[in-house]
Amino acid sequence: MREIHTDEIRDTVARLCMEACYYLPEDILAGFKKAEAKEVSPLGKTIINQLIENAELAAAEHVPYCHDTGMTVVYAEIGQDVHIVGGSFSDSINAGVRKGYQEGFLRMSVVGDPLLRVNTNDNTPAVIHTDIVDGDRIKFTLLPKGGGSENMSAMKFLLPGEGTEGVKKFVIETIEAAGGKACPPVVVGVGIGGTFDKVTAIAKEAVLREVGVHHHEPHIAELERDLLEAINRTGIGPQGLGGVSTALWAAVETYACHITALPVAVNIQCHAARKKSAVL
Ligand SMILES: O=C(O)C[C@H](O)C(=O)O
Repeated sequence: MREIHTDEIRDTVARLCMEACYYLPEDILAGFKKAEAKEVSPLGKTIINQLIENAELAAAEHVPYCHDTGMTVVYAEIGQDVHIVGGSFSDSINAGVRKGYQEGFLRMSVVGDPLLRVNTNDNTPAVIHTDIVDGDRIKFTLLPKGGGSENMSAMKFLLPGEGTEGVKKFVIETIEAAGGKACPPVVVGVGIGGTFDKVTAIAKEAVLREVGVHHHEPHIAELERDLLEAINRTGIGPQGLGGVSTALWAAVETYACHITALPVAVNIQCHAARKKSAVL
């Protein structure tokens, strides 16, 4: 057993909140550069160059890349040989979010009750996903999820017979309905299979996959290629103003499902595709 103190968890989460919001990941920056080179619309090229400049300024000045610093989604892969000491695990994550958002001057974007809509003023609570894994470490991955692109995400139960073509149709319909509202160029995470809850969870996990890395199953990798091509053929383009760079990447995650079902979820991630990990 290895002891990990909740103070260490709080401080790590606080650091990840700030770093995720200030520094856009390398794979996303590389995706911008690749998209800019391919973009045929002059306005689209200008927009992507502005996004690159914005990312460079945010990193240099340690300020958020986007005013929407998101609702904090935290993935914790907890080694089964870890003993957490000092208090409650989820309280320490929320304490980290509070500290990170207050000390980092990040916008507080969370209301405590979805209908009464009073801001909690510290960006808590986080959405916390835990997984028990081998080992004596905890890996945290933090995803500050922006509201605009999350609002344009969607889930549907297809008939099993609709198959791959049905999946493609639903993904494209979702992307077309989102248009410029999801702040393209986006990263598209697609979940296929599982249950009502599982399919949306794996769609969000797909958003975290490194841009440029395909699924290990060849038929799913082929679907990812087809989806990216079809999404970029919609003409939506950077910020919805036309062009061929609607998505930087499309990643698909799958799970087993019931014989009667073909659930599909599309989680859209705006160009502020922030993610940051740390291991304790
Ligand atoms: O939350 C916001 O400030 C805006 C939102 O992220 C958006 O995409 O429009």
